[in-house]
Amino acid sequence: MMPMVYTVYGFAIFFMIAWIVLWVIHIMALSYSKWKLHRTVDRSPPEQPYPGVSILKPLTGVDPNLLSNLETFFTLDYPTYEILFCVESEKDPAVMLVKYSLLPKYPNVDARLFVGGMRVGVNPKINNMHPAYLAAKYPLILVSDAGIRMREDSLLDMVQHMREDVAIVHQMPFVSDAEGFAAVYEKVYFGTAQARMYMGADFLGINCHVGMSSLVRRCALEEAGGLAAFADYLAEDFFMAKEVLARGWKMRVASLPALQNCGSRSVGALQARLKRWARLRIAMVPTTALLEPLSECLPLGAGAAWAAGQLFGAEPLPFFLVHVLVWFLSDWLMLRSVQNGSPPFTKVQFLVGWAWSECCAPFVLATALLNPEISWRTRCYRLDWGGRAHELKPPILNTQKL
Ligand SMILES: CCCCCCCC/C=C\CCCCCCCC(=O)N[C@@H](CO[C@@H]1OC[C@@H](O)[C@H](O)[C@H]1O)[C@H](O)/C=C/CCCCCCCCCCCCC
Ligand SMILES: O=c1ccn([C@@H]2O[C@H](COP(=O)(O)OP(=O)(O)O)[C@@H](O)[C@H]2O)c(=O)[nH]1
Repeated sequence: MMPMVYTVYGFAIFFMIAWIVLWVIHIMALSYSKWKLHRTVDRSPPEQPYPGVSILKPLTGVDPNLLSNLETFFTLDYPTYEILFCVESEKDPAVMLVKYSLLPKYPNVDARLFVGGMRVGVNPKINNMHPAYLAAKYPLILVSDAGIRMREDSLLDMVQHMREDVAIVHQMPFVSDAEGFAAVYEKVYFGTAQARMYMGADFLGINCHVGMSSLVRRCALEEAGGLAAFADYLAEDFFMAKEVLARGWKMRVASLPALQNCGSRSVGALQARLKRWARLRIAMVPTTALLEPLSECLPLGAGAAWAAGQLFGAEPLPFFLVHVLVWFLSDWLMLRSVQNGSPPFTKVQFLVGWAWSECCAPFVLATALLNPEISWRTRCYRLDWGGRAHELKPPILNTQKL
């Protein structure tokens, strides 16, 4: 009987500790985001001229927002930069868009197109960017995914965080304003659950480098083996930061969050993306499979409510409901901080988006755990523990009758 009692108390204490830790993370992440994000960018002339930046833009296909997103790179308020567009296939419609719409429209901006990529490993984004990386002429490299939109001062903000001892400045993933439920879900997810863990991790010095908009010091990347050294991982961002930090460099989060603005938003596409990312995180750092459910409102609340009943004789249901209510209010404050004001939807829409996001989160994680394969754009992969990826060949259709 005694071992049973100890086991129950052991679990209850575990949930209570996780619950307290999460509330500390809430407070820490909220305070840190208020201090860190949306600072005014210093536009006074610098003592030393700003270094040149080579912007790598890996493109795959065209969506309705691509042209206007890419145009924001031509109007950056930054003295010296080049834009290197990368497209893997010459049949990709992005080639036409860059060649015939963008380059002729901005003849005074230093921009080039690289078609064909270079196979240096499994990661298709690295393969796509590699020729441009080799041709880049400036000491700072900005890797910027296709769906990213820039404010005029975004690059200046990032460069201002690149102090002498810093090798990576990354933008926290967030999204631009858009219409529809998928956009609300996206904004709520990136502005609450992900922002909390991202800000918390950065505050604690945990590697949380997300490579969708990341400025890298080229010499530090070269020290770590160059871009090609990370081509066997799909989460090249995480491993790049790990190697660069291991060499004594520092990493900083920029003050302006990354504005993802993909033109084909849908609930299914966001969930597929979150599943893919969760699989990557689980393969890279397997403890996340245990820690992440504990960082979510509903599973943690259920565990903590049960634990409070066991340890203190509290009523589990009221405990759970108060937990959810306070978490919801704290998430509203977090979203306002990341958005730098009110989000572009009503509080009722926030409630619906938040409830949907929190209810789906455990299922997204569970399906990521149960399905070992990853599909990314046109290809499928399997991951080893540790994060190395293998591409799965598309099934060969057997037309021969047996
Ligand atoms: C008691 C409870 C504790 C809870 C602990 C939770 C653990 C999570 C801690 C930090 C995580 C923050 C990370 C947020 C980013 C998530 C997004 C993501 O997964 N992105 C991956 C994929 O990105 C794309 O990949 C393809 C690339 O080409 C694109 O450009 C990318 O955008 C990305 O690879 C992930 C990077 C960071 C992963 C961090 C994992 C750290 C886990 C540490 C766990 C330690 C727990 C410490 C507890 C405080
Ligand atoms: O086969 C691929 C898949 C992706 N990408 C590029 O990698 C970046 C990130 O892709 P995606 O948005 O699909 O990744 P996510 O942010 O969802 O992880 C984008 O610029 C894509 O154009 C690429 O060049 N080739």
